[in-house]
Parts: sequence; structure tokens; C-alpha cells
Amino acid sequence: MNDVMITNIKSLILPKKTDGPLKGKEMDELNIVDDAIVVIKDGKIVYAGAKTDEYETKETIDAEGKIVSPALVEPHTHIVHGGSREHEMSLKRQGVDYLTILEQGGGILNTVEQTQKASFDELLNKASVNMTRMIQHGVLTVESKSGYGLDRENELKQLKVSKALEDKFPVLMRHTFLGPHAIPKGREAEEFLQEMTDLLDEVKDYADFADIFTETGVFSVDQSRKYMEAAREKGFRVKIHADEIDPLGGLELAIEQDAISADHLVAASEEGKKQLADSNTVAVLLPGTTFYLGKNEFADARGMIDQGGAVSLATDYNPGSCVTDNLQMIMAIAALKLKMTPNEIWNAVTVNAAHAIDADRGTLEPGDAANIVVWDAPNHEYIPYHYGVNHAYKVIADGKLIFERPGLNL
Ligand SMILES: N=CN[C@@H](CCC(=O)O)C(=O)O
Ligand SMILES: [Zn+2]
Repeated sequence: MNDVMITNIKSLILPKKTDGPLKGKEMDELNIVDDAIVVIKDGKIVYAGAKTDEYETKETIDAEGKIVSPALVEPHTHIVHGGSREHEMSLKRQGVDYLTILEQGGGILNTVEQTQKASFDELLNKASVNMTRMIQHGVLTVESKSGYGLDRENELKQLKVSKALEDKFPVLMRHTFLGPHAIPKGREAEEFLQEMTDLLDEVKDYADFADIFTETGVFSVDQSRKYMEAAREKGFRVKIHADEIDPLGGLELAIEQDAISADHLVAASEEGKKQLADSNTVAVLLPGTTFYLGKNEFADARGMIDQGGAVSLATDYNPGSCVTDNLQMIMAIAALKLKMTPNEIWNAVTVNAAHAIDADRGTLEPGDAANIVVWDAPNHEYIPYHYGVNHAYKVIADGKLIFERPGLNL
């Protein structure tokens, strides 16, 4: 006897399971089955498809005629950090830009100070609030970066908090070492980068990927290449914060280094975008950051997809450049500003996001984890359309109903 059947599903969204990410035109293909059921046993999918009488289960979860999809995958966050930076909004209003704030010792370095001061428990409690909200918004797989410690003790503290989050919540996580995220005040780039490179052996026990912020005033392409080569030699797959503000050639470097993802890419070159199609690298676009930094030019998702590349989407949740943990909001910005189609967007936040962090998630094939969301929406196009609110109605983790949207108590 199976355990659970999800019944009364108006439409079931079924992204395609493939060995690599969906690229180019494939990104616009999405299987949607009307009048469907999902059958679950031991937390895994037994069947997801058209309604049939073939299965018996001990329990049912009523989808109430709503739409159902795999839980979303969030492939780029800075969820573990101390404090907040609301004061930067006034600076931005006065015209001080992101890199100038960083150059003056604020921005990332402000959060570094607050993260260094915070205890393990303080960081865990704070990140737990955001993780709860992410889950309530339909996310059950989360990538989490360090990078606000900038020394051995505090980078390890951040990574250990990240691991503790995974133990505390029914989520699958990937943990990324981002030691070279900024240059501490009074330090010299090369010498600090060497210190972070020397930490790679030790952080290997806690981190799945090694990441770096390649940007004007932070790390150059040459410095980043050196770090990525060292990380790869130690067995890491690499990631990069590339071409976020200035076009430095970070995307080309990512492809050269066989990075699992290249993230941001607002200022990526035409050459880099072209090379994406023949690479193993997923472009993780973060349009919430472009919006929050008040820029008018967004990453050229159309150029990347239309030339055959693989694109994913993430919040980039962090206290400075994108203060939202709502991935549905990013789906809306992707529709409006990246001109991505609804099918491309759904693939970008499920299968392609999973490939960007090497997680077997985002699909509902037999044997997959039964991580599922019932959405209070008439169809899959509705979620990017009705923006800024939470459409997740029921969230099911490993076959267990863990969140139901509360109503009003009138
Ligand atoms: N740009 C670099 N790192 C983060 C921002 C971190 C911060 O501002 O605190 C990002 O991905 O946007
Ligand atoms: Zn980031």
C-alpha cells in the first residue's frame, strides 16, 4: 500500500529530467498534465501523471482543484549573515552606488563586521526565519554561501551554521565557500586571496563549491583564475559572481574553468553569452538584484537562451543587494524584465536551478523526492503574473504536508 495520494489536481507541472540543464529552445518545453494525481511512498514519487484508479493509499492530500509542481530550487543565496543594512537605502537615494559604498568600508564589509560579532546561535536563529519563509514560499532546496566571515574562524562559523540549517529543516542544501567575497580593510588583495585559497583544504568538509566575487575593486579575472584553478585541483566545482556591474570577462572565465554556474552576468560580453551554449555552465541570473540596485539594464536572458545557453534564476537573498527571500517575486521580475516565457521561468527555478547546484531535485519522476507545492493559482502563468505575494498553498516535503496557508480567523 502506498502512503499518500495528492488528488484533485487541476494541472500538474512536470519539468523534464535530463542529464544536463535544459538549454536554448528546450527551456520553453514544459509538460503540463490536466486532471492529475501524485502517488507517494516512503517520501518518494511512485507516480505523477494523469488521474488513474490504479493506486491505493493510506492518506490523501486534496489539491482542491489547484495546480501542483515540484518544489522550487533556490540556487544562490547569502542566507547566513548578521545584521541588516537598511541605512544603505538613504545612501543610494543620495546617488552613492554599490561599489562606492563597499570602497568606503560599508556594504559587504558592514555585514562582515556584524557576522563576525554574531554567535553561532544568533546566526542560526536569524537564518531560520528566512529559511522558514523560503519554505512557505515553496522552496525546498537551497544553496547557501559563506563570504561574510573573511577569516578562518568566521568563514567556518558561517558554513557550520549553513550545515545546521540543513539539519533543522526538511530541505536539501548545497554549501558554498565564498571566502574571496571582499577584501578586508587594510589588507592587500593578493595576500588575502592566498589566505582564502589556503583555507580550501579545511573548508572541503563543509562546502560543496568554491565561489569568488570577480569585480572592479574586488578580485580581478587573473586573481580569480588562480583561485579557481587551486579550488579545482582540490576537487571543488567552482562558481563565480561574474560581470555583475562591470564587463570584466567573468563569464568567459567561468566557461574556461568549467564552472558549474556563473552568476549575475548583467554586464556579460556578447562573446561570453555565445560560448555558454557549448559549455557545462549554467547562467544563474539574479534580476531581483538588478532591480534592488536601481539599474535599468538587466541580464540578457533572451540573448543567452536564444543562442542555446542554459539559464536559471535565484533570489541572491542577502542584506545589501537583494533583500527578498521570495523566489516567486524573482519569477515575476524575470517575466517582466528578462522577457523570459512562463515555461522558461518554471524550468529555470526547478530543473536548471537543480543543475546549477548539482542537486537531484526539480522533477517528479518515480523515485524522486516527493517535494511538492500546491499553488493557489488557476494556471502556471499566473504565478509570475500576480507579483509580490505568496501563491504557495500547501508545501509537501518528502511526502509530508509541512505548510498550509492559513486563512483569516473571522
Ligand atoms: N555581489 C556580491 N555579493 C552579493 C552581495 C552581497 C552584499 O551586498 O552583501 C551579491 O551576490 O549580490
Ligand atoms: Zn551573491
